Amino acid sequence: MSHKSAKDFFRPLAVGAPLPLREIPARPSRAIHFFDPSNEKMAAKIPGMIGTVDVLLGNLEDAVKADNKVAAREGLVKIAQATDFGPTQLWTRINALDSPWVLDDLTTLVPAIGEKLDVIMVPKVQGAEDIHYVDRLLAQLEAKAGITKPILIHAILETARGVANVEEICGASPRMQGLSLGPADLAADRKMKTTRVGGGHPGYLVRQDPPRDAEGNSQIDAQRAIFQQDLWHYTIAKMVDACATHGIYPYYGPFGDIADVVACEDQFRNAFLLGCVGTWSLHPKQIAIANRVFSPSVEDIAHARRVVAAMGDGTGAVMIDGKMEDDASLKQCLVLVALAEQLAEIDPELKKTYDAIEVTA
Ligand SMILES: CC(=O)SCCNC(=O)CCNC(=O)[C@H](O)C(C)(C)COP(=O)(O)OP(=O)(O)OC[C@H]1O[C@@H](n2cnc3c(N)ncnc32)[C@H](O)[C@@H]1OP(=O)(O)O
Ligand SMILES: O=CC(=O)O
Ligand SMILES: [Mg+2]
Repeated sequence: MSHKSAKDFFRPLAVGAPLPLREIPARPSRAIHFFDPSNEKMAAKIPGMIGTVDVLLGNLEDAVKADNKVAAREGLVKIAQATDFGPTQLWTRINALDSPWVLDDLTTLVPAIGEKLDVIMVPKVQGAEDIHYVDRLLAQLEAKAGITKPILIHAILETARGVANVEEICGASPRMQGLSLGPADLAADRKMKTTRVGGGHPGYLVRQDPPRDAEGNSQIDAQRAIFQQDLWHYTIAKMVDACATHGIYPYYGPFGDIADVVACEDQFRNAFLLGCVGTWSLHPKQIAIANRVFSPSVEDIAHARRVVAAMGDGTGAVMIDGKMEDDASLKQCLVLVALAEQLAEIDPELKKTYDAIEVTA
């Protein structure tokens, strides 16, 4: 945890910096869409994507060639200055804190586009000390540039130490907006033996018990069902608990098999069901998947509204379609109803869909 006392926690870290937020706004962020601002073809598509995606993220770290680091930083400044992002948030991913580029990333971006930047994603965070460093530096830069709203910090959970320290990372600063899983770097750092960027692995499985013959001997060579397991379940669950504890937001990360839209959707949905609010999109085709998966389904909202209507003041127990509903299941339903309301505010199509749902008795 931070060394600061409770009273100091919400004081600015530099004279003239904006006041830290007491609550992190629940802004829809189903897809955080990555683009390389040094790639002219990609960058040219960004203005046309506004309104179709919740977050556009100018990536400066991995996936940007070393020779293009300066062009990416300058490209992001140019795009941000020239563009009205409307309802779409603008985030960036800066280079790692031990890299030769990160200081220039921060000292360039904050004065140039600090008012437009909603969130800075910090990669390879190891512990609270990394967040404290960025926190103070941002406060100094915000004060110098006269920025009026605090820029929030999002950490990528992609080192073994970061996972071990996940609680202190979430609570390190009032700027903490959320965490994303970084399965590629995390796999490397933990010395896991998968070379995939996110997703499952056919070797990580549980096999059905062998049948037995009449004498009770195991038939280990018999045909047996196998059940592929999720390599990321433990980390995502740990991340979700840490984020919920600290009032910030958990996200899945990259799914590198761009062509496998089916497995991508499965991975996203597992994260949604476990409590994540969004995911990364690396390619335009992943945006629609994320928007679909991270928006509650019509069936879920229809059911949730029925429970809300039936539960009256929220106490007691009722039966709906043969199932018991009570205060706890009402709270589960309210999670979905609240999310649907937030999404309807920024997504007119979704609003029409949710408005058309009839609540049956
Ligand atoms: C482990 C991590 O750190 S993950 C995060 C870092 N990685 C990234 O940010 C990767 C971002 N994505 C990309 O670089 C690219 O999408 C790649 C390399 C995966 C695939 O690129 P391509 O082979 O060019 O994809 P493809 O040919 O299908 O692209 C189709 C069109 O979409 C454009 N496009 C591709 N990705 C993006 C994107 N992320 N944003 C906007 N436009 C894009 C292409 O420029 C192309 O445009 P065109 O039709 O005018 O030619
Ligand atoms: O940055 C993301 C990762 O998976 O590594
Ligand atoms: Mg990474």
